[in-house]
Amino acid sequence: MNLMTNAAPRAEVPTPDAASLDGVDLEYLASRLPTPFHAYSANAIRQRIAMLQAALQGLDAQICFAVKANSNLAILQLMNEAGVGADIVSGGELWRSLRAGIPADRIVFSGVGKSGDEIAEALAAGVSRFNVESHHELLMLDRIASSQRTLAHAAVRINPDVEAGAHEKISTGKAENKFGVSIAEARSWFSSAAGLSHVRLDGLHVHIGSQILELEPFRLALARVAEFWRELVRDGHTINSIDVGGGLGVCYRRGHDRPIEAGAYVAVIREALAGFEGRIVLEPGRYLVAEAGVLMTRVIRVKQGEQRRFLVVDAAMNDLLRPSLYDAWHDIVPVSGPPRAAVTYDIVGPVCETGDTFAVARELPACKAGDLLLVAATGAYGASMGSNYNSRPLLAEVLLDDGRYAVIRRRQSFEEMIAGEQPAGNWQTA
Ligand SMILES: Cc1ncc(COP(=O)(O)O)c(C=O)c1O
Ligand SMILES: N[C@@H](CCCC[NH3+])C(=O)O
Repeated sequence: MNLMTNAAPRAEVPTPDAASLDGVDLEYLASRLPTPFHAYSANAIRQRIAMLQAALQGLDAQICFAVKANSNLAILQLMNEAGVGADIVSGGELWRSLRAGIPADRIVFSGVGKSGDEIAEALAAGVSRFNVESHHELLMLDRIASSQRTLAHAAVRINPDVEAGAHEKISTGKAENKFGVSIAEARSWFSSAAGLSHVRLDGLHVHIGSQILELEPFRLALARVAEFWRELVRDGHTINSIDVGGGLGVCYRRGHDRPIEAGAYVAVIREALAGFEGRIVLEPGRYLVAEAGVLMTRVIRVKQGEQRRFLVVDAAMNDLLRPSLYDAWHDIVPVSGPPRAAVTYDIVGPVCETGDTFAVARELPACKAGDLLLVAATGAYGASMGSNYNSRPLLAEVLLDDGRYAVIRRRQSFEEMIAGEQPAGNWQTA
């Protein structure tokens, strides 16, 4: 079974069947590591990077991986080896990116809620650019840069009021969203930019949402940004960078989702930004890693309810939140076993929430306790959104590469899970 492609196969990703990934037999892997665990194909990630880099040839472009999609150090190292930088949204992501060896001049800092401490740390580390989302933040950046006697490079994040993304919770470019500022407000920042002593406001940024499967929203948003860039240049401003954000969607449901090809996406960027001679920054997250990852889980038991038949598996919403949070679809397949009749199941985890459901009324070959299942396309926003809910330890993560595997995060122990907690013995008078 082909897990990485849509009905029309796409050349850029490997086409493993459900029995193996990146040359590693998944039954064997699950005999070595207790389920559930996350596994990623290094080659699938490298190929995605290469596809995007090839499409960008001839442009002065820097890919900055959105670290939130998968923040494992080994994945960030892999990005760095391929020349990919980082798009970060917190001090923790800054720390991880630097720890993975990503040079600060390939790091951009996004996010509506950067704290003073985070800005100070990023400036001190030499982060190349701040994607600024409010006037308060701009003034804070100027103040902190001044106190460090350094110059910060800033881009204003435009909210282009464009509808995009697979779910309202992952749409970011509508006027009603918390992200970015209107073009009218951005215009006033540039008019008063001379008042900034330690910030060079010389960039534009836009990010309209995630899991976008159509070109039109990108085209619309970039047209608005490009029009603004031309206006600014006419008014005598210098724009050195345009950050087009992330958002490229992937295939979560074979035969249903039809992702945009990297070439077609970059053609839209080329067209919109024709004549722009500065640096173009891209912040893909999901596109680079989602389809390279799988969540391996075993059936604990089959439970016949009053009205529905449940497949209770050992992974849960704390290991992969997307289905519970966004009603997101992930293909789920048994890894092996003889052909057998299909049965309709609700696939649920052990967490004490009705929402701990991976799939409703899903047809699967009849399963029994102990069967190994694969949840596809979990490389993005899987482990990185993991939690300890129900006191379930964070999962192991494994990197697969040409028939080899390496544990890149071991499963959290119970001791590690409670690290930092202590009995309330040391009361302070307040
Ligand atoms: C500012 C910014 N850049 C990049 C991304 C990455 O998005 P995606 O994983 O959809 O490419 C996000 C998340 O939506 C984001 O908020
Ligand atoms: N976490 C989301 C996407 C949010 C992207 C970050 N702004 C998902 O799993 O689809």
